[in-house]
Amino acid sequence: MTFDSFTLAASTAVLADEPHARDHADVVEFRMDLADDPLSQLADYDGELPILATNRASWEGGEATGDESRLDALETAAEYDTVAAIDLELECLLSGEGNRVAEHARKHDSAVVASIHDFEETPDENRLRELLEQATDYADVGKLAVTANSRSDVLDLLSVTNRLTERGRTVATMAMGEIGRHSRAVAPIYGSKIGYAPLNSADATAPGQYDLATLSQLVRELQG
Ligand SMILES: O=C1C[C@@](O)(C(=O)O)C[C@@H](O)[C@@H]1O
Repeated sequence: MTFDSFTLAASTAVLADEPHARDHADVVEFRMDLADDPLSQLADYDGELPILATNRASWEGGEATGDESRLDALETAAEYDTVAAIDLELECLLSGEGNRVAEHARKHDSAVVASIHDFEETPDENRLRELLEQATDYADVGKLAVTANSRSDVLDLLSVTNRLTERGRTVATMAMGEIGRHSRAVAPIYGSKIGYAPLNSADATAPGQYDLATLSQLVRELQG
């Protein structure tokens, strides 16, 4: 996967739900950390949409514990032809721990998304830029999900998204929570290359997500 145009990911812990996502999504984000028996689900998968595999660490807002085994599982996931991309926290690329997984994924033709989450706030614009530059230095896509506490936080995020996109970096950005919710629909206009949405709002994987059909429609209408 190249992520050179906007890609809508249906986030789920149940790969058997993929047929319900086909009409709206380009890819399934498989949240392995939230799933029952994720490696068996991957082995049994015969859906049409490619998979973006995420095994989110508990220290980054997910439910996966045990860093070695978490990364091992992600490495195994990358071996499946159906897995077109994997997600790794920027933190574990910076520490070096995740490098073996990124290399293994690339060997198996999987793209790498480097993620950063801030569940408290939106850092200032310089820091946003620095984080996304680091993430895009290490990975095919740099993804930054922050928490907006004001409208101007959202403007900062959109501005950095626009600037880095103009400079040829591949970024995905979104502001979590209520205040920044509209960023999920608007950020693609400024260059954000991945949006995430659950099939049903009740299964949201982050604060403020729209359900898949809604985000798909909003993005489509805004992009004209
Ligand atoms: O990192 C992301 C982005 C996300 O946190 C969001 O805000 O939509 C949702 C997660 O499932 C995904 O792994």
